[in-house]
Amino acid sequence: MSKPEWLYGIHTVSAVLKKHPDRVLEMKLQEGRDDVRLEALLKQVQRAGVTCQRVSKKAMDHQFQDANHQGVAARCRLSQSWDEDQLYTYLDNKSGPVLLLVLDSVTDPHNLGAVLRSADAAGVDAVITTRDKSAGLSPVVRRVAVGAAEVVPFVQVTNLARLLKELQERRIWVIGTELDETASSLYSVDLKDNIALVMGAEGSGLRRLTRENCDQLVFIPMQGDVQSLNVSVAAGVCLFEALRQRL
Ligand SMILES: C[S@@+](CC[C@H](N)C(=O)[O-])C[C@H]1O[C@@H](n2cnc3c(N)ncnc32)[C@H](O)[C@@H]1O
Repeated sequence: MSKPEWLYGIHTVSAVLKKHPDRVLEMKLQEGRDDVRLEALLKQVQRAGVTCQRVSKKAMDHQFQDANHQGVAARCRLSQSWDEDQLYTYLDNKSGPVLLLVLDSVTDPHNLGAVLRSADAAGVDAVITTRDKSAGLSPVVRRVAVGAAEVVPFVQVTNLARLLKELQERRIWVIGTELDETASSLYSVDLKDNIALVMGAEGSGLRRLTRENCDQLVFIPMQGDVQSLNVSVAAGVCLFEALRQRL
């Protein structure tokens, strides 16, 4: 666990309280705010037994300058990324179909934050990326992810090709996403069983070795003139198609 830091905003604080109340050390709630979401949060705080201080708007604004704190802040031990072994332990103990999202060298923190947010919403088991030449869990990523970075397991691996092989040995079907002639339409593929969806980098897409280690390639049918979707948008489309099939 890292040094505790203040997180703020209703969704962010609520997500941590719900999934990891043990990580929340103390809270601040703005007094006099008539907001049903804050009342619901207060109940969560009380259930979790976390010390909560009521403070003025002025004090909140002073402490969390320039931040849209929405009247709530929590001092938390932040999540840390997992290594390969932690992922394999998780997978070996997981019952039910696995849904993994693999990012092949996605570097933009806004994209990673948006991907984590969608991944949480779609019930992804873990988001996996490369340790080098990829965005990690920075303050920008945590802010854009509005709490999802604290609750979705984030795995950093040294060798993505080896990771994909390990997933295949665990009977996880590895699906690369790419606009390629050999790819199948996303909407014609069965996404209900154990799968890992692999997304490429913003500029260059999937690396050759990553592509070669995929069991299958899929594309998202598009109309119009642009060549491709933003990677976080493409990840959202693929994840929610998987979720649709699983519901
Ligand atoms: C901005 S795109 C990369 C474009 C890059 N020029 C290429 O050749 O792939 C980033 C990633 O989003 C995903 N993506 C974007 N549009 C897609 C589509 N229509 N079908 C499948 N994947 C797509 C792919 O994983 C791609 O690698």
